[in-house]
Amino acid sequence: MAHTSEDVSASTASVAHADGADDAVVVTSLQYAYPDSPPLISDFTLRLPRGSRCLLIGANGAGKSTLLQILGGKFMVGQDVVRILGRPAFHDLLLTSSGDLGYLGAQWRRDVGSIGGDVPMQADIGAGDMIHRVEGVDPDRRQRLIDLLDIDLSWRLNRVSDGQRRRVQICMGLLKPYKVLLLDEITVDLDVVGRLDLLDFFQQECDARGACIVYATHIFDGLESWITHVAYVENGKLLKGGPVDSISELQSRKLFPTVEAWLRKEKQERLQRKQASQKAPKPPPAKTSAPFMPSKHMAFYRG
Ligand SMILES: Nc1ncnc2c1ncn2[C@@H]1O[C@H](COP(=O)(O)OP(=O)(O)OP(=O)(O)O)[C@@H](O)[C@H]1O
Repeated sequence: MAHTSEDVSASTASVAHADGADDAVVVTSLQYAYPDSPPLISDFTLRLPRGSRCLLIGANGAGKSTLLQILGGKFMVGQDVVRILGRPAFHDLLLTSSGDLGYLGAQWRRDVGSIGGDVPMQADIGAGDMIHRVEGVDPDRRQRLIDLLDIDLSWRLNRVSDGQRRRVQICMGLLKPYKVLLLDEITVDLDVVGRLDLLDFFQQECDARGACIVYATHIFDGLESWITHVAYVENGKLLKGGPVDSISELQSRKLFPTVEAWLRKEKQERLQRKQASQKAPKPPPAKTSAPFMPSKHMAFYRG
């Protein structure tokens, strides 16, 4: 069973912060459907304190990317439904423009350096030019990221490997210090050392600055001791959620076999449902289809 927001907050003591929000992420009874599509996310409640690192787990199509985009303020939901640092994710434009809320995800991967303006990531431009064009960056932080990601500033972005290009893109996405960071499978192209060093960097950011990270990934290497919270989503529902030490299966078994068991059970049940529905007699075709009615949580996309 999913923890309620009360369960989770009771087990994670938070300290008061200057901006008045004790929690980094609070989602309350979120419902969501894409236009012209059936409901995807239903009754989703989750609370993440400052300093937490939450692994967002789920099978393909479970709704992880959608959730991250909602948390990132890209889809319109009610003002009280998704609060980031105590502010409404979609309605408070300052959250993202100030850099307090960062999102490195699918949209970001396809397009451009998110902070670097309108330069395509495959243009004939130097990595150094790209990274240095971002204004208002602490030079020590910039150098630390360049070293951490092992970036050669003379790389031309149209002549590097996918992993090298991704390093430059990640560097640009992290130049400004965020308070909440949403990561959607951004480390797939990185080699083992690059990925582990980046995880270390994130951990330091959470421990030192109280940053909160929500990370959706199918790659679990190095995550066992990295995560503080888990959110396991099946078909848009939170099946298990909260601090790692509140998830009973994770006390007796390691992360990977636990998640494998969850997903295998889910797949088995999905197959059984499919077989049962194939055997069931088909209902007569409907005479008319219901008109499309937008709900109050329906999507309005901010790219
Ligand atoms: N723009 C869209 N319009 C309608 N349906 C969508 C849209 N984007 C995603 N979906 C549907 O929403 C469901 C959840 O997709 P989502 O990308 O959030 O899943 P995911 O858990 O991130 O999957 P994966 O692990 O494969 O990345 C899928 O069934 C998908 O087809």
